[in-house]
Amino acid sequence: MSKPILVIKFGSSSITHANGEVNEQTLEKIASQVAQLQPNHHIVLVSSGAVAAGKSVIKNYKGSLSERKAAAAVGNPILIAKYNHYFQKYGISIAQSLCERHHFSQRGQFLQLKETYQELWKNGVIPIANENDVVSNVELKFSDNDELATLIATGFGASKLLISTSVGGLLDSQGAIIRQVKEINSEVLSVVSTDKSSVGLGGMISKLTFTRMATRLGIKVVIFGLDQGDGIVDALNEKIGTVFEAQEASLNSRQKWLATGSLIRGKAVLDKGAAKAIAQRKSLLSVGVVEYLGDFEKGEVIELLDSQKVPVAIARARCSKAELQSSTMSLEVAHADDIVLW
Ligand SMILES: Nc1ncnc2c1ncn2[C@@H]1O[C@H](COP(=O)(O)OP(=O)(O)O)[C@@H](O)[C@H]1O
Ligand SMILES: N[C@@H](CCC(=O)OP(=O)(O)O)C(=O)O
Repeated sequence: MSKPILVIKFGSSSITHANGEVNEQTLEKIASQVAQLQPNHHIVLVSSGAVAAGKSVIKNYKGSLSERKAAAAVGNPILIAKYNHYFQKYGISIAQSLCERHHFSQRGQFLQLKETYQELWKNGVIPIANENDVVSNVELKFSDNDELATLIATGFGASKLLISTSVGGLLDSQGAIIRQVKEINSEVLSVVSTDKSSVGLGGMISKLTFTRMATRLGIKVVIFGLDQGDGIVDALNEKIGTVFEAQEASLNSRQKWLATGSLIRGKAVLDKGAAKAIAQRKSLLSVGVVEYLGDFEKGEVIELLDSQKVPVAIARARCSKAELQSSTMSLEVAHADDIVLW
């Protein structure tokens, strides 16, 4: 039987010091714990930290997009060399995998990535993924590596996604770690503020956004602190951090790809009747659309918003925005099979 797939994400604030230097003690800990888990798992590490590791070389660094891209180009080899150093101690080779959005939005490209990882695992090598910041512009960027880790975990059908945080887990209003979350609802979201660490991009809001996506697609997620107990090993055994239970997912792999890997081009705001219809698994007709936002062509992926502009689904458009707006008849905006509800 093939081994379960485990995706583990490390944020910048978890693996670098405040001045951006890589925290070598943490990397040593990661290598020793991952080495314990490797015999029984196919592991993918998703590591941030390239920008933090390279920014001291960029003069008067202020964090603009071009400075971040340059810092990442400098920091990537520094970071990966450190990982290599610590994993070599355990006789494990690591590989670098720099990802861009189209590697996920184009299914053919994703299948290439999958084949490469499978070859690496066959050879006992652990892939370390990061966003390819060097060429990522604003439109194409992942929102952060929490998203990249989620796309990898769902695309590979991981048994668990572990996300490290500098604060040990999801904290309640008293600052205590919430040990278990059955469903990420508004009550859970209400304990999260927009605070984030000085080097991280996403903070806890982003972690919860993508944790919600992963759990809805059937993957259990643990948000944990590397400095607690045996960090990764304890998180896998659900002894530390916050455990987010997986929901029952009945999506096929194409629908999962629609829900996660696609590049959203435009949006459609629905009236109440249309929102109800798609909730009952019916196709979406243009008569129920109040407004289109952004531009999209036939076959592209759009987000469906309810009348309060809250995202309720993702869908593949049957017609372009231009066709939909110019037609005097009600057209099918998206077929029921191409709509994935949130
Ligand atoms: N309820 C909450 N529980 C935990 N962290 C929270 C909460 N609300 C806001 N935060 C903030 O989210 C951040 C956690 O993300 P962190 O691990 O630092 O980021 P990254 O992985 O992006 O480097 C912290 O700065 C923390 O203060
Ligand atoms: N790709 C960037 C990090 C982006 C990011 O998601 O950061 P974080 O919020 O710390 O996980 C880097 O390597 O610096």
